[in-house]
Amino acid sequence: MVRAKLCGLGTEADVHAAVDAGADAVGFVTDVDVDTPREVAPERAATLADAVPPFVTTVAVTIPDSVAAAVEVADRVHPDAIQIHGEFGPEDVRVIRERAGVDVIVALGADETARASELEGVADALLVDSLTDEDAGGTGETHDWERTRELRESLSTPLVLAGGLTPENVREAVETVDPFAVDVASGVERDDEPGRKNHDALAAFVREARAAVETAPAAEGI
Ligand SMILES: O=C(O)c1ccccc1NCC(=O)[C@H](O)[C@H](O)COP(=O)(O)O
Repeated sequence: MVRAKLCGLGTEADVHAAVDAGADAVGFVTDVDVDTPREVAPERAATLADAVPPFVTTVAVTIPDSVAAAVEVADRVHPDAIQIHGEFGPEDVRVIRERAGVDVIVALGADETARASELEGVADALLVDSLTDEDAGGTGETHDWERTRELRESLSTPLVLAGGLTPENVREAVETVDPFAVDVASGVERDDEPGRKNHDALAAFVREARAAVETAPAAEGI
């Protein structure tokens, strides 16, 4: 069953709606040096994350300018996992994971297949996204899902598919890529208030993702 991360939450109401929609993970964008309607201060992210019930993974999403900055975000937000954007290598990820004591998800551009291989077995998950030149997400742009499926087939590290997903296209995306999880931010937002989530769209996204016909054979023996 594909998992769903609902990202860029900024209010208690949106957090509750994401949990009610069945999110497996919720993301809080914080300490990013780009213009986005989804950013919240680390302390706000910590308050929102603290409101999330058990069995829903909290993710601090950030563009740190150093390993130390990544660890600091984790120390301030207290998430279950941190999602880092930027040019971090395997040793950086190891150090962040050890010092922060949280899972580390590395965001990669859809064309960064070499980096994916380097991070194989080091990152806890690889989030393959349509990123900007500043390594930012939230673009609302899709990428070549066939290529990402090929990447997923080459990896044992869980692959999270992101970039331009919506309730309307997520089923096709899951059936094409067969990712460990899908992730969405702008594709489930209100038209009249960027950054605020459309609660019906949150529920539809999770429902459509889970309705996808799974292509991978069920794990044997468990
Ligand atoms: O969402 C943002 O505005 C953002 C800004 C800077 C760094 C990361 C950001 N989002 C990261 C995410 O995990 C998004 O959910 C992902 O990029 C997908 O976004 P979208 O294409 O809008 O669904």
